Amino acid sequence: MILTQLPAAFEAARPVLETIEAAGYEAYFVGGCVRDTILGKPLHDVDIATSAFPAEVKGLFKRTVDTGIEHGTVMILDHGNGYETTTFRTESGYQDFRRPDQVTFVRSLKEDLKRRDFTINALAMKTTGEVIDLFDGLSDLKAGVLRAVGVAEDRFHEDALRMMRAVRFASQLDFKIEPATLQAVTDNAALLTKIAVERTRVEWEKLLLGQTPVRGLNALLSTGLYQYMPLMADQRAALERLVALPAWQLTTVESAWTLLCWLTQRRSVASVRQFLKVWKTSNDLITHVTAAVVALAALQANGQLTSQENFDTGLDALTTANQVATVLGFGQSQAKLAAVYAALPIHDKHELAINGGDLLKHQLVTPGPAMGQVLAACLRAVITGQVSNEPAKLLDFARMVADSKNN
Ligand SMILES: Nc1ccn([C@@H]2O[C@H](COP(=O)(O)OP(=O)(O)OP(=O)(O)O)[C@@H](O)[C@H]2O)c(=O)n1
Ligand SMILES: [Mg+2]
Repeated sequence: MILTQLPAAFEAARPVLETIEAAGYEAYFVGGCVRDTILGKPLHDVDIATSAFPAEVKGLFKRTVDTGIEHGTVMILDHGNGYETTTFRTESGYQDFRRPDQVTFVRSLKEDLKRRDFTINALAMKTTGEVIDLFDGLSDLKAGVLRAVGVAEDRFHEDALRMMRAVRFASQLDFKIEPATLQAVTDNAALLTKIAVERTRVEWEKLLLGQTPVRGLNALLSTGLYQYMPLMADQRAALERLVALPAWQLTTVESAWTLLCWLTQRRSVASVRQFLKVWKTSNDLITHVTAAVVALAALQANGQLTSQENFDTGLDALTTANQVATVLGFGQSQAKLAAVYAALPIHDKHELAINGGDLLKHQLVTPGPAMGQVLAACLRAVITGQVSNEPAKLLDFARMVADSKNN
């Protein structure tokens, strides 16, 4: 197969490969970028593999960065772009089921491709657009099949994360996992516990955001792989509920985690937090998802949020909650929700027309906890429309609250 129309990213990288070739070495585009180009999907990174050893690569270019020199990866900087270039290599001894004990640089493309995970990821392409297909990746790509290169179990022993990659690609590409590869996932599922949570999380998020998540979820269920994902061992029923929902698609990681928390019955701030902490998500994501889950409960119970709930949730988490509510069958018009939110008198507590200093100046409170309580009451009154957000009105209201506290 020769690809005639190459995406811009390849054209930009072409001189880099040509420089390597001109020095007498081989250089190819490899892996996901070749797969995605043939599938007509957008590219996010261009990987290059070469017969040149790292020191040889570095000798050919003015500017390089040793991004992973011990594995043979050098980043070549060219016209404002960076290209990860990895020397053909074989690997041996995978005692920890994560990474090789030893990497050996070789001059043979075939040796390099045969230790890759799936046939569709073991394609290489020359600068001419000619695709090198040594493991029948093209026919699998055409048929929509995920098949391990060689003996599946060996590939999963080299890197157990590849089992998560299998279910992730099934969802992302809408591919079937062929029986021997699926069986090897079943047989080796427990090895997933050797993998860092962060790596598993990335694949899990990609699965949930894929075009046919149900394919990936069904593979997780049928192989039992889900049992070895953090806090998922007892969640078969939740995953089955996800599979049973009418066809759904999510667009953000926040929505994915919100949906997951909801279906695993994690509805309180504490339980959502505990779940996401184990999955090692960022604090920003935890804040977002806890707010979205609370809002989701309000949407389900009342079909709408009170002013106070809208204010507490914020528009981003509200949008997430509504995306998930839509998947669950009780979504609202996003335009209407956004309009109601926009109509709130204020959207941030710093917009309150008075502050603690004003309360002190007018001798309504003395410094201490009372100040915070009076301000909180003012904020609530403004959000719910009880008092308008003007200094004079708020000071009157604050006086009333302070007096009632003193009596
Ligand atoms: N556990 C892994 C990870 C990667 N690879 C190989 O390295 C390539 C690039 O890896 P990566 O960028 O992580 O994955 P992609 O397949 O490119 O997928 P994505 O679209 O997510 O980048 C893969 O295509 C595959 O050939 C592998 O064999 N085993
Ligand atoms: Mg990639």
